[in-house]
Amino acid sequence: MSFKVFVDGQEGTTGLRINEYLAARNDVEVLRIDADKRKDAAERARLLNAADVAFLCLPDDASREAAAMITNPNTCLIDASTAHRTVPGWAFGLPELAPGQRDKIRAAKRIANPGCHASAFILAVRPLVDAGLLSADAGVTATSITGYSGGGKSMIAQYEAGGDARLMSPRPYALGLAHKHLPEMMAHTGLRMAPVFMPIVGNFYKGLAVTVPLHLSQLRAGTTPEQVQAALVAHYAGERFIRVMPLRDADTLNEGFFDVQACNDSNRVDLFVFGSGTQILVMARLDNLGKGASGAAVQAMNVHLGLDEGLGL
Ligand SMILES: NC(=O)C1=CN([C@@H]2O[C@H](COP(=O)(O)OP(=O)(O)OC[C@H]3O[C@@H](n4cnc5c(N)ncnc54)[C@H](OP(=O)(O)O)[C@@H]3O)[C@@H](O)[C@H]2O)C=CC1
Ligand SMILES: CC(=O)N[C@@H](CCC(=O)OP(=O)(O)O)C(=O)O
Repeated sequence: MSFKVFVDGQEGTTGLRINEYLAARNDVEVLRIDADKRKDAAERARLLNAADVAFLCLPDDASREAAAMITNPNTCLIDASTAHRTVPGWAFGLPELAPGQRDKIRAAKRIANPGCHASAFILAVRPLVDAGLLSADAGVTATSITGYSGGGKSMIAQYEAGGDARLMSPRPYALGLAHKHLPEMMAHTGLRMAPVFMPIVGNFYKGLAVTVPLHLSQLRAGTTPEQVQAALVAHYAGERFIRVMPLRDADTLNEGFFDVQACNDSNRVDLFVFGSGTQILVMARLDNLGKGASGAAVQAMNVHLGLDEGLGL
């Protein structure tokens, strides 16, 4: 059995990466749009409706447009954009989120995949909320260090053009404290207050790590770093793409430094708890184009179609 797949936005950063994943597979037939018709609404609509699964690798507005073009009840959309991540009727494409999430992805014809920062944040925080260690009313903060491919073609071009000394050093952004991932971070962790979130983009292509610093006093009374790490281990037991590292994992550090690129070219997420005295850092690392986008989209397709979840990843 071969499934028909269309990638709307096939020439973009996430679309190209999805096509690389799919190229090695013989169980999917990729429907290609002619280069000169990439933005032709009628041709996109035809291919979207001809597909069993269509990936939307588009800016938010174009994703909303694509969703409105579907008339075939068989087509399953997997949207990589921010457009539908907290919209009712769309399943959140993160199978490891909680028990039952895979069933939702299997049953849904509309799947919204998480943002790259949001994936890491949610995977780090959700188990602590579910285990009752972190109150849904807690006020948390997070930083994210990301490679520039997270900004898509235009940011890649900016960095790769060279000649701008300002791009050589890491650049904090979203300082208006309204990053577009905040709504999904809240909706899918259960946190009632938006985290104070500062992403930082650096002069490297890909790789991302979100850090959530916590005072143990912010957690349930008496919580230890060991219990935080154990909650992550328990939540992700049996998850093939999630690796919970030992508490204060010294092996992970290279002479004391953390490598944000160590999950690159994989669909893996590594989770860490570092702790000393009354403070801990919970960290999640992933490839923003792997589990942060294209790998996650292919994984969601595998789950939806009832295939081996790791196929092609
Ligand atoms: N890069 C990343 O790490 C991640 C990205 N995402 C999200 O995935 C989506 C795609 O991102 P990314 O691939 O990085 O972005 P890119 O800018 O690299 O690619 C977007 C593609 O969409 C095309 N496009 C724009 N408008 C239309 C339209 N109306 N019809 C058809 N095609 C159109 C663009 O065409 P053209 O080539 O002409 O510009 C481009 O090829 C975005 O919503 C992004 O936020 C999600 C997680 C991580
Ligand atoms: C470096 C950089 O700019 N990264 C992007 C996140 C990429 C991503 O996850 O985008 P979507 O939410 O649109 O899917 C940002 O912070 O806006």
